[in-house]
Amino acid sequence: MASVAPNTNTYDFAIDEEFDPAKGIRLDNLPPFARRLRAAADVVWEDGYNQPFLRELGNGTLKQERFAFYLLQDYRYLADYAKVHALALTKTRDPEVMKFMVNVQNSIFSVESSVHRKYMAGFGVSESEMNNVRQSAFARAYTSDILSIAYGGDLLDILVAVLPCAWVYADYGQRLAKEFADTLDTNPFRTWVDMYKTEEFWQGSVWLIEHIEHMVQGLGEERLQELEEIFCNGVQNEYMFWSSAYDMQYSWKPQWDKAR
Ligand SMILES: Cc1ncc(CO)c(N)n1
Repeated sequence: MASVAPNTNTYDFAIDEEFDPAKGIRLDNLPPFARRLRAAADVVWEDGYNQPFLRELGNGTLKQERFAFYLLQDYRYLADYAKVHALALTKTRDPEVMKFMVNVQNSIFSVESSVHRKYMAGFGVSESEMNNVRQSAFARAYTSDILSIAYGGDLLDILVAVLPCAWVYADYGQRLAKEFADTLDTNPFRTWVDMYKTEEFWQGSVWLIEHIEHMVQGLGEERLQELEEIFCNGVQNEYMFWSSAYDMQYSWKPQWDKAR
C-alpha cells in the first residue's frame, strides 16, 4: 500500500450544536434525528473516509485496477439501487415522494452511471463486460440488504436505508474536494470527486433527512433504534464496498477467489 498521510483535519460535524432551521440542513447543521444517526455511525464514518481507497483516490495514487474493480461493482450496484427507489415509489401515494424516487432513478441512469461508462471506456472495458461482471460477495451482501428492506419494509425503512448511500458520498466528495484542492486538477479521479462534491448531489440527502425527520415525529424508542440500526449497517456496507474493491476481493475469503 502506498503510504498516504492520514487526514488529521477536525471535521465540522458538531454533535453538540443546536439545529438552526433558519440556516437550512447542512453537513454542519443537522436536525435532531439525523444528528443521532450520524453520531451513531461516527466511528465507521470516519474510518471510511480515512481508508486507503479514499486517501489514494484523493491524492490521485489509487491503482487503476482497484478503481476499475470498484466502478464495475458500482455500476451493477447502481442498477439495484435504482430498483430500491422504484420499490419505494410503490409504498406511497404522496406525489412529492413519488417524484423524488423517479428523479433519483433518472439521475442514476443519465448522470451517475455515465461517469462509470466514460471511465470504463477509457480503461478499455466494453459495455457488455460491464453488464456481465461477477458480483463480489460484499457488493451482493449490500444490495441484498437494501433490496430486502425495499421489498419487505415501509417507506421510512427505505428512506433510512438509502440515506447512507447519498450522505456518505456527498460528505466524502465535499471533503476530498477541499482536502486535495491543490492537486485535483491533475487527479485522474477528478470527475468522480466532481460528481459527488456538488450542492446538487447533497440536496438529495437534504430531501431524505427532511422527510425522515418529519416521519419519525411521535415514534417510540424501539422503532427509532431499528432505524438507527438500518442506517449504521448502511454506513458499514459503504465502508466494505470500498475496502473490498481496494483488495479486489470477490469472495468472503481471498483464497476462495481462486477456487472459482
Ligand atoms: C455503493 C454506492 N453507494 C452510494 C453511491 C452514491 O450514489 C454509489 N454510487 N455507490
